[in-house]
Amino acid sequence: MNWDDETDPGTSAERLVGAAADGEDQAVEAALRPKDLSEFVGQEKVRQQLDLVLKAARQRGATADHVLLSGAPGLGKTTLSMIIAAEMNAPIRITSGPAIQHAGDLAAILSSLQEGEILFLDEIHRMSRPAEEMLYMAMEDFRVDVIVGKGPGATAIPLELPPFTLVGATTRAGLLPPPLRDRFGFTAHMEFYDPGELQRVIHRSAGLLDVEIDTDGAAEIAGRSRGTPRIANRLLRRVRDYAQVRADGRITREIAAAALGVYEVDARGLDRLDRAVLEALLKLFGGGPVGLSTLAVAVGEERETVEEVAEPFLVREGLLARTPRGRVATPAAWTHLGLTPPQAAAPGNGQQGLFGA
Ligand SMILES: Nc1ncnc2c1ncn2[C@@H]1O[C@H](COP(=O)(O)OP(=O)(O)OP(=O)(O)O)[C@@H](O)[C@H]1O
Repeated sequence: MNWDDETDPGTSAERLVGAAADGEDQAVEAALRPKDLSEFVGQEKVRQQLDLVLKAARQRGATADHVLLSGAPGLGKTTLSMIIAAEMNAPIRITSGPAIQHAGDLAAILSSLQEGEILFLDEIHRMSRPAEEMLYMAMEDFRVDVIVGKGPGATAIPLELPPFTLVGATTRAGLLPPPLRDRFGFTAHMEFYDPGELQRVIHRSAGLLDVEIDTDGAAEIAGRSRGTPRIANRLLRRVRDYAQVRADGRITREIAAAALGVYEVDARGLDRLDRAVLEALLKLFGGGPVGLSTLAVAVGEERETVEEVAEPFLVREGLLARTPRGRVATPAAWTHLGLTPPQAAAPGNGQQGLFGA
């Protein structure tokens, strides 16, 4: 799945339920990040496997194998990389694929690493080709060839690197060239969190933020958090504001529901845009199939906004399907909006596909 669908910086980052980090998230996330594996909620398999990898490396007194973390934004990839550094008692350097456009940028970072240091490379799939090729050798042999000069007189000067651990993160594991993927000793795929796990994230964050919340209040926020801890933490902060201004500061189910009603995040985590798309599909086009362009005009949004910002979550929730003939609502979409589907059209009446393409 293309998780980048949900990361469009111009749109989803501004939404309360967008998975990409906004400015406020960045400011508070440091305080909410779990510091070691035991504090990291959920992702049991990944945690167990990583625990083994790190313990074994520690016992051998070696640097850990390179680690690739894949999964949607906001699921904890950056957090895990910091935990790896903490568990290995090693410093961490953080950079990202788009920041490394030239092989020289990468050479400068690699040559300044300390022995055992963790290099966290976010969005590793967005690194330039020459940098990527330099990384192959660095990962395998802890060596890079620095090219000095240009044209026929250019020479490659080999540079030895201290052993380090690369932690690569990507929302698009499928885009990584196989030679790069193969150089990671351990690959972990991060899944969306279930509501119980999100409740634990919310209780933990509430404790750190010194907010009183009961079990039902946490469950209400968890159900609207789209399987993503970053969104859970953001909704918690908005509910905290509401509880403080409109009530006694304590978060209950009623307070959480009322607060998120103000922000138009519904019981299943859909926001105004998601619901507008579904409503148009159901009310104007009888549930489809309808073409993407037509649907976009109906909700007054760009095609790309509907396709890249609203649809991925609706598809994931089983509310909308993308078919060759156009977008189609599922029975769950009718139920979610409290509407009754029209009678099935009689076969052969020529109505099918009226709104397609
Ligand atoms: N398993 C978890 N337990 C508790 N909190 C978590 C967990 N995973 C993520 N979080 C919280 O969610 C926030 C976002 O996590 P993080 O920045 O690690 O996500 P990410 O996958 O790196 O996102 P991006 O791809 O956008 O960089 C952090 O503040 C962290 O506190």
